[in-house]
Amino acid sequence: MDQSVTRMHVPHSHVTFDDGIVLECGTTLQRLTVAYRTYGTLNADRSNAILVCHALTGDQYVAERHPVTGKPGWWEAVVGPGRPIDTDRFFVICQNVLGGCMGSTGPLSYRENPDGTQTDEPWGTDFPPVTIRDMVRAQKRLVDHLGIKRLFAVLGGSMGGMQALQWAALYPDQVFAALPIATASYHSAQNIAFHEVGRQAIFADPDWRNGRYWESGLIPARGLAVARMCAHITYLSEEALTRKFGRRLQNAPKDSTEAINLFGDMFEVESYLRHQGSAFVQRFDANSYLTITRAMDYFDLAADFGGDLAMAFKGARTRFLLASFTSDWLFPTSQSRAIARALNRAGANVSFVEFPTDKGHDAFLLDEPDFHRALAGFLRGCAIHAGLQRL
Ligand SMILES: CC(=O)SCCNC(=O)CCNC(=O)[C@H](O)C(C)(C)COP(=O)(O)OP(=O)(O)OC[C@H]1O[C@@H](n2cnc3c(N)ncnc32)[C@H](O)[C@@H]1OP(=O)(O)O
Ligand SMILES: N[C@@H](CCO)C(=O)O
Repeated sequence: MDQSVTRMHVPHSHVTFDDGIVLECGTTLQRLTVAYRTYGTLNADRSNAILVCHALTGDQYVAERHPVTGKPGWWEAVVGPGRPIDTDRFFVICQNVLGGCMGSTGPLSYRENPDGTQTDEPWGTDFPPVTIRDMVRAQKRLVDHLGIKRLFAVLGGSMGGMQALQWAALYPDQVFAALPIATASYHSAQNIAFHEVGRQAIFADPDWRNGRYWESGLIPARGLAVARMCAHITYLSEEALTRKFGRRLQNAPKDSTEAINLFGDMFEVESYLRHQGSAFVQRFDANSYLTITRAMDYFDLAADFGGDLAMAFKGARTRFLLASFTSDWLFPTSQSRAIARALNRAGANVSFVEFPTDKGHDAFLLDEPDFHRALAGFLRGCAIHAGLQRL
């Protein structure tokens, strides 16, 4: 497993705000860099913009080859010409979240001195804690910078859905439609627990070095890979794992350099998880993983409204489509149903759909034709209601 230090990705497109951002924790980042990608064309009145918010380990490369892995964009089936999010019609923006490791300000960025001058050392674990609301406020800086007064839609899956909900609560007049997908209005105790196991795996790695692993030139790849292996199980389902792997043993190639399983032959599912772990560490940074999992853990939208989620959306004019998947045990459909009830109580226009599938939480990333059709149909309907100007 390649343990060379994760270097800050030099993003294709980014903008730096020299007036920085004041975070919810009270810390001011003197400089804020947001890395982003866009797809499609902004219409004359800048009314056709859709902000796609990525999930925990996603990034801005939605619909193009990933510059580090060379793999297809994580939502190439959904975003593109003639796709459910049709870039012949809409202008799609995706930003690497604040705290991320693909070019936006985060733990890999060079830390600042109190006077704002930059050092030549990464923030590492000294990077201040960020929240989902901080991520959304950083996205708002980009949307304003692009001259967009109101987003036609904001959407995302999982942590991306948390951002979509936060957008609708924070900027209700700047969001015509919001599509929270496979998400929740707070991170559950079980989900926090799974994240904690992942964080502890990173801390237990001998190359962790209190997060200053750049000094040794080796990242805590084994710990980060185990964190990913654990998390990845939660993105799937028992049915999918049984269908894909069952109890089959892996015919490990004779020249396999992979540490042979000490307990005899390896199961295919073991080999698959090891692959997901080793592939992950090639494109993600351990300190970013700590920062972003923490942001998800702290997310509880109703907390600022005395626990009444409806109050977060009181008088909202945004149109909502809540989508969830029946086999998602990480963000169960009951969580989306609870959001729909709260939105109803707030008087919002809300549609709620749960899609039958055995693929688990990552279904929103996979080939789900009914979900894709619902997405396309909802956006077309909203375009009519919004009187969206044709390109
Ligand atoms: C939404 C966001 O913002 S985040 C999404 C960010 N992107 C990612 O997470 C990419 C990594 N994630 C994944 O691959 C996720 O599982 C998905 C949902 C994106 C893709 O799922 P699927 O298409 O079903 O692929 P699957 O999970 O089966 O993994 C296939 C990979 O496992 C490998 N594999 C399958 N079986 C085995 C095995 N027994 N041993 C080793 N490797 C195996 C395949 O060779 C393939 O490798 P590749 O990814 O290098 O091409
Ligand atoms: N598998 C996706 C979704 C997790 O919520 C990711 O890694 O971000």
